[in-house]
Amino acid sequence: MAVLIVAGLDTGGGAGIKADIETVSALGEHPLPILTAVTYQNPERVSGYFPLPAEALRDQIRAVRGHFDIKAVKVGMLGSGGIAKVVAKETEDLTRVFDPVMASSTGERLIDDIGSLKVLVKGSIVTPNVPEAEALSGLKIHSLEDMRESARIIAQTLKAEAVIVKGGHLNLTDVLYWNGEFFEFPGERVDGFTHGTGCAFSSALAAFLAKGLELPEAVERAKRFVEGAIRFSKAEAKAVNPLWEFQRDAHRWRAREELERAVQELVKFGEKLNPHVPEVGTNFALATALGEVFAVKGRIVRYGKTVKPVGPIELNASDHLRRALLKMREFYPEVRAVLNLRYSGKLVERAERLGFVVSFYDRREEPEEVKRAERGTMEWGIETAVRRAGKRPDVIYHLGDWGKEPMILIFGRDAREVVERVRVLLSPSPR
Ligand SMILES: Cc1ncc(COP(=O)(O)OP(=O)(O)O)c(N)n1
Ligand SMILES: Cc1ncsc1CCOP(=O)(O)O
Repeated sequence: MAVLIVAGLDTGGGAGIKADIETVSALGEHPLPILTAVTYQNPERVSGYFPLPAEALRDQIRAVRGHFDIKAVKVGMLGSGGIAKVVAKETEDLTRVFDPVMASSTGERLIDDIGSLKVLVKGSIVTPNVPEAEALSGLKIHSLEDMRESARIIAQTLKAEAVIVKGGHLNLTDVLYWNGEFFEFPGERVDGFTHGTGCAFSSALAAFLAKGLELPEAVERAKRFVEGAIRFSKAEAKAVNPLWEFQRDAHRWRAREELERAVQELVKFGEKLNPHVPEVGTNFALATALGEVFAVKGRIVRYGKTVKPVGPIELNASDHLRRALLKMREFYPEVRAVLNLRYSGKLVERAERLGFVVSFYDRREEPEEVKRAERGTMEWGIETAVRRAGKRPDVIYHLGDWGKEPMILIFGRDAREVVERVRVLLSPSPR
């Protein structure tokens, strides 16, 4: 089903028409992209924008209106009051979701005449964030009650079809006012980049409406879609990732395969590896590009004279190595794999002789507040070792503490690199 997208270009590739096209495509509908303006933008700032002539908007919309069966329209950045008027007129008979973009999240204005947005509010399902709702309703918003009141004012005074005030800036709850009724959509705190969330939310809502969902159900689905887009956001663009679902599944598939093969290779080291498996067992963890971590369920244990993985490769099958890897990736995102071995001075010496970057942490130096917290030792240790090395460490060890076995962690940019590192570490030194 076709969804008309009226929006501006973000040259940083995080928000705007590109995020809308990805969202509508990811949700299985056909995007019809109508460009309003070109912005000169990167994740840090918008240095300017060039709105197209209003007639260019009219002609773009007319080119597709007669040809496609348009089920919904999403309107984002307009750029000029002239464009706002033309878009309002050319789309007035369509189910229209309007994200009243006034400024970028970095603070720069994206429309010459804020008052002109009101022509598009009329008849639209409007999706303002808190500052936009304040500007449209003239009400300061501090609470859920204010959000409701602001939604009601926008619907009644500006004749919106429905209003969704998004609480991302306030309390994570979105409030929908529709047909004289209020609906609430609580959200969960999700870590990740949020640039482009308004664009992804409004285009997801348009796509779900195009599928024929009722408004409250479409809002719920759009909200969950955006939570995923933040959770799997794109570090490079510092923005949401509307393609998260496809990418997540593809990355999961590849990572599982990669780790399965690497574990098979590792197990071939059998008798040589056996004495280096710690009492708690060895695990082998691999992160996907989106930061999910696979490992061996039940770890790899000593088995007679050789070694054996206890269970299959699974997502989140590791706790310690997962946290070590994610911490390392905050400094060096190219590091994707890690494995632990029993500490031995000889192995550390050999790693140094082989030219690996070796660093360490001393659990006795762990600050009291980190010790007291239920979790955090691993994160503190990796950060300490990374800072001590001053460059990307290949190997990090610690000498243990009361009840904690000393350990060596071997990192790599992929699972094969870790296996290769283990292989050379376990090979007899050439004379
Ligand atoms: C071209 C363009 N369109 C829209 C925006 C606004 O996006 P952003 O600043 O990320 O705000 P939210 O999408 O999070 O509401 C933009 N910056 N550029
Ligand atoms: C106990 C322990 N400490 C550092 S690595 C390790 C073993 C692997 O643990 P996990 O399977 O939780 O990653």
